[in-house]
This record gives sequence, structure tokens and C-alpha cells, in this order.
Amino acid sequence: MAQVVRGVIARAKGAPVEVVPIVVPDPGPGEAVVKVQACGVCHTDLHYREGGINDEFPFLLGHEAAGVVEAVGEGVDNVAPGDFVILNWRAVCGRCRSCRRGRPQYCFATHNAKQKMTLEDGTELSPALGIGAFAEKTLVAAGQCTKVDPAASPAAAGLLGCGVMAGLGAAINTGQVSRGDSVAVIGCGGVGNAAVTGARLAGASRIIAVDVDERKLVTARGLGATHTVNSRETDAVEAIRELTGGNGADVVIDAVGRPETYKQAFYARDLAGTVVLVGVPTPEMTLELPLLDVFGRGGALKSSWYGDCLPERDFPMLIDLYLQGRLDLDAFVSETIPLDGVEEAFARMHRGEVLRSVVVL
Ligand SMILES: NC(=O)c1ccc[n+]([C@@H]2O[C@H](COP(=O)([O-])OP(=O)(O)OC[C@H]3O[C@@H](n4cnc5c(N)ncnc54)[C@H](O)[C@@H]3O)[C@@H](O)[C@H]2O)c1
Ligand SMILES: [Zn+2]
Ligand SMILES: [Zn+2]
Repeated sequence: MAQVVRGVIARAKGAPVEVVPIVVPDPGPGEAVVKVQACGVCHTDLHYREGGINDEFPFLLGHEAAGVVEAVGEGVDNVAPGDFVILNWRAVCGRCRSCRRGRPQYCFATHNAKQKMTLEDGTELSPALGIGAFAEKTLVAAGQCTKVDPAASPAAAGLLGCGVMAGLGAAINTGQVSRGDSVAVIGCGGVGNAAVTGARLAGASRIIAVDVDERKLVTARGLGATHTVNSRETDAVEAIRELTGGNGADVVIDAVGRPETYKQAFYARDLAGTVVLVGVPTPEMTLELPLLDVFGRGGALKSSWYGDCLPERDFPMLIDLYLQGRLDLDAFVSETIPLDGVEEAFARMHRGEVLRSVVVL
């Protein structure tokens, strides 16, 4: 029987979010209903609310979540009711060219749940990344559920569902940071500070955190940054070059996603270094670079979707590190809030006061 629960929606582009009753159908074939326990507020939710990267409304927000599987549909064998799971962005096919190459973020046949959650009047909802987890329960494709150790706190585990995984993976998977590398991270919000953490886990010798907000730099130091640069006061490119013997960093991660920060990343890297773009630009942004400078620098220019993660490999491994005290996920939880606190959490994020506000149910 379909059930009615509370969920957080944006009715139209730019409208403040509202908590409303939503209808969650029983899981169909290949689907699961998950009782959400925690869901972090990511900057991408704000992009969605503002209609910056999507145009389907009403929009059910929230996509950085952990919870317990309540029910599964026909043919589901990867999870069962009672399992503690982290939700991931994509149920991938596992068979296409991208999947076979180990790049499921680019799967040609990803899918969300086929059925739709709705408002009580039957209006279909667009759930963020097919997740829509600012809700007491949500319907997802079973392939979006990855079982992890239930000893982890839901607020911490949920962070691996988006921002923290995106940042950790930008350093470890996409940037391939190696022992002894110098790494610079531009923009140290939830995602950037996770990249700082990833660089530390990978054994980087120098980790240079760059932000315009001193508070974020203090957090970065606590997470393993060896140097910090306030780019409101200091030229970031010069500072990074100076801190890397004049060469530039081996890996520079742009966790802001604006033309000016990307240019800083481009020029602050070693000639053979790697730039990783993980911040999400808006459609009107364009980039101008002298083509000769692109030619003259041999390294790689990469973008990182979801930290190039493989959920079944990375989520349980990172939860293990967390439970062993080697990965401080709790440091990213600035506050826990109720479902009706999302709009205020957006304002706090906008003012730079939090790394992550996490809705806990
Ligand atoms: N690629 C992915 O898979 C992925 C996943 C999640 C989020 N994101 C994106 O990552 C970006 C960061 O997300 P977040 O949740 O960490 O956001 P956030 O708002 O918490 O952090 C952004 C940080 O950038 C800093 N900043 C802003 N302008 C700057 C500048 N010019 N120079 C240096 N620092 C600057 C801010 O002070 C803040 O600390 C967003 O664009 C988000 O959409 C990408
Ligand atoms: Zn996100
Ligand atoms: Zn595929």
C-alpha cells in the first residue's frame, strides 16, 4: 500500500522549500523503499532549488543520505529489509562500455525507480538524483542502495552519499594523488575539505588549502592541510607556486567551479600536474585560456563526477576507516536539523557558517 510521509519540496524555480505530504508507492520490480535516517544539505540542493541545473518542478530535494531498507520489490537481491544503506546517485547497468571500463558515472543505461512519488493530488515529483531523501521515506532503484556497517552513525554515513565522497574521490580516484605528492584544494566547503582529507589519506606531503573564508581554512588545518592560503588577501597561484618550490602542485582540485578558480587551478599546477574540477559550474559560465598555455602544459585536465566512486567498493571501505578512527566524518557534521530546517540551512550555507547541516529523522 502506498504511504503518505513528509517531504521537502521546491514547488517552482527559486521558491522557498516547503514540507508537504508526499505519496511513496510500494516498491516495484528492482525498487526499494528506504526509511531515511539522515540526509545532508549539499550545495547542489541549493542549485536545484534555484533551478540553476534543472527545470522539472515540483522538485523533491535531498540526495546525501543513509537509512534502513523497509521493503524491496520483485527481483531485488543486493539488499533486503533491515539493511543499513547509503544511497548513491545512479543504479548502473554494469554491462555498457563505461561500466566495463570502471567508469560507471558515465553509464549509458543508468536508471532511477520507474514509479514516481507524487503529491497527494497525484502531481509527479522530480526527486534529486532519483533519491529525494529530505523525506521520511523514499522510493529508489535498488541499485542505488549500498549496504554498509550499521555501527556507523547515519549522519556520518549519509555524507558519503554525495559531498564527502565527491571530495575524497576527487583526490583519491580522479586526481590519483600518490604518496609524497603536493596537492592544492581551492574552495574548502564540505566538498573541498573532503578533498583535503582524501589527499591526507593518500599520503600527500603538502596539502595547501585555499579559501576566501578564514573559518574554512581553520577546519582544513584540523583535517590535515599543511598550509592555508586566504585568496581574498593573497594571490593563490603565487602562494601555491611558492609553497611547491616554484613548480606548482602535482594535483590541484577546484571545489568551487567558477572560471576564476579554475584558472587559478590551471596555473597553480606543476607543468605535468593534474587539474581536477569538482565544483559544478552554472550553464552561463565560460572559460578563456590561451591555447598555447594549454598546449605547453602536459598534465591532465579532468572533471570529477561523484569522486569517480564505485559505491560497492568505496562506501564499505570508507565506513571501515571511519569506524577505525582514521577518517573523521563527524568533523563534517556542523549541525543536525529537523526536516523543516532545510531553508534556514541553505541560508547558513550561503553565509559560509557550516560544512554540512544534516537532517536527522
Ligand atoms: N562533482 C561532484 O560530484 C559534486 C558533488 C557535490 C557537490 N559538488 C559541487 O561542489 C561545489 C562545492 O560544494 P560544497 O557543498 O562544498 O559547497 P560550500 O558552499 O560548502 O563550499 C564552497 C566553498 O568555496 C569557497 N569559495 C567561494 N568562492 C571562492 C573563491 N573565489 N575562491 C576560493 N574559495 C571560494 C567558500 O568560501 C566555501 O568554503 C558546489 O559547486 C557543488 O555543487 C560537486
Ligand atoms: Zn550533493
Ligand atoms: Zn552501464
